[in-house]
Amino acid sequence: MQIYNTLTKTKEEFVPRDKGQVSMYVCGPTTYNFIHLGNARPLVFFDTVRRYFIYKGYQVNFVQNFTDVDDKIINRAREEKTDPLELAQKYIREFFADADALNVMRADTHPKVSEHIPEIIDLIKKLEQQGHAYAVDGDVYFAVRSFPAYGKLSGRSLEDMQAGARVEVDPRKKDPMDFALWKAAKPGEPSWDSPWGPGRPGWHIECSAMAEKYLGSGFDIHGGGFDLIFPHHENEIAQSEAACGEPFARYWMHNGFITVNQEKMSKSLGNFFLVREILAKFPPDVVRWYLLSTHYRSPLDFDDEKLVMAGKGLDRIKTALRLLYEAMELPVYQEEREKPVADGLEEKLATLRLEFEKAMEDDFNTALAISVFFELAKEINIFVGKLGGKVTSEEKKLLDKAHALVKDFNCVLGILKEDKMTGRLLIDAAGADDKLTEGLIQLIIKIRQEARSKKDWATADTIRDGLKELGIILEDTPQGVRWKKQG
Ligand SMILES: Nc1ncnc2c1ncn2[C@@H]1O[C@H](COP(=O)(O)OP(=O)(O)OP(=O)(O)O)[C@@H](O)[C@H]1O
Ligand SMILES: [Zn+2]
Repeated sequence: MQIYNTLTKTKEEFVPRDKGQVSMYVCGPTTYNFIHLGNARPLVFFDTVRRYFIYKGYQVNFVQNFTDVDDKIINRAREEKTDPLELAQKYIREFFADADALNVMRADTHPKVSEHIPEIIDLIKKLEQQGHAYAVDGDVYFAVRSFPAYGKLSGRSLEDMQAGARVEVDPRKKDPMDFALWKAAKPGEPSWDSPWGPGRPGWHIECSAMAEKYLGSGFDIHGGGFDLIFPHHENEIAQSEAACGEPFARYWMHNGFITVNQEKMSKSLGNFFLVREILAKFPPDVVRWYLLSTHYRSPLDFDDEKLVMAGKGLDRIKTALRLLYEAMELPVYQEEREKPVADGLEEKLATLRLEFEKAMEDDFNTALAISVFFELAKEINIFVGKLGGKVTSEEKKLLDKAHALVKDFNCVLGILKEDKMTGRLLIDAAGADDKLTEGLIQLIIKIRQEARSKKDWATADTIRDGLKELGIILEDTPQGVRWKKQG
């Protein structure tokens, strides 16, 4: 398997640290807002990478952190007059709501900065003892000049960085590019005790500490968007390799940007669309299909038209799947056909599996893998069209094989959900979920009405408040109780 490694700027053969196992760390969000479509790209892409390794039989250990202590969170909490950690917790819940909708598997571990302060302090102490870090007035900085390989990931020299970054001259720093490992507490900010006084960690050190804790040094894949190469990942490498003297991660993978009019979609530019806004217009399977339809390192420009096209593409797969399910219900005839209709289908299925794997193993070319999926849909359409309303037992076996292949492709790409009872893919899962939600809320409203009619106000209030916490508002109208989603 070939993976493009940002560190070496070449495609390299993937060799895991431990045979049969893959360890992955993908930087997670700073939780002060809902995620936008740009943030969804690494989520869906690295989830697909993980799924492919699982399909290949690897045991995958996937770690994704939450940055729940950060300037942006503190500022936002101040604006909203709330506690920063509570604000972060709220957006962690919202993150899961969006990620679940996009069928992103939960990580094996989702560590939070606020729960790893001792590990972070230990790492900073180690760096300080080894002369890679120095404290000034309660702040601690990493000394970039103490790590000669600084710049190896982004391919820039300290001089270039300095010129590019236009960093302010800070007389307390030994070099303008030195970055904060620990920040002295300011009034009203969350802080923890440390050998340098009360304070909180800088951004980069958290990933070094948590990756080391959960995956050990020299783990396999470290991922994130292009924008994280510098300074975030460059600094992670400096901290971890300076402290341990060993390579931090073996393969560095970075996804390209979702752009709007060729510009990066970002909160700071204000040109972003929230995942939940998009999911109000397009089903999640279509959004996922759209995100995977372009190679992960290429930019992907966003507009509604592209999602409409993705929906049409996915419909071709769904149509083939519907035909396949109909065919799987056909009566099985015992006798042979006079003229066989399978036409080398078994060999074709085997070839398509190989082509799909080849695409995925060429630096996770999901765009090519999707075109193989279309080929499979075409083969299914042709075969089912020739059956003429009946199947022989051999043909039934072929239908099952085609189904197994669809399921495998789908499982890697994570598009359609599966009905655990029947083992079949849910073609209209989005609609099914809506129907289920509607049914459940109507049932809850009925129970609340019954409680009210018995003057059981406590139960009625518990139900209303509980729904409100889930963002569902009940309204009394002349036509009865109606419900709507908040905001
Ligand atoms: N437009 C984009 N396209 C692809 N990936 C993106 C985009 N914007 C952010 N990411 C990625 O999303 C992940 C989460 O990043 P993070 O929470 O730091 O986003 P952010 O920096 O707050 O977003 P923004 O750049 O909008 O301020 C990172 O891996 C980042 O590289
Ligand atoms: Zn990180």
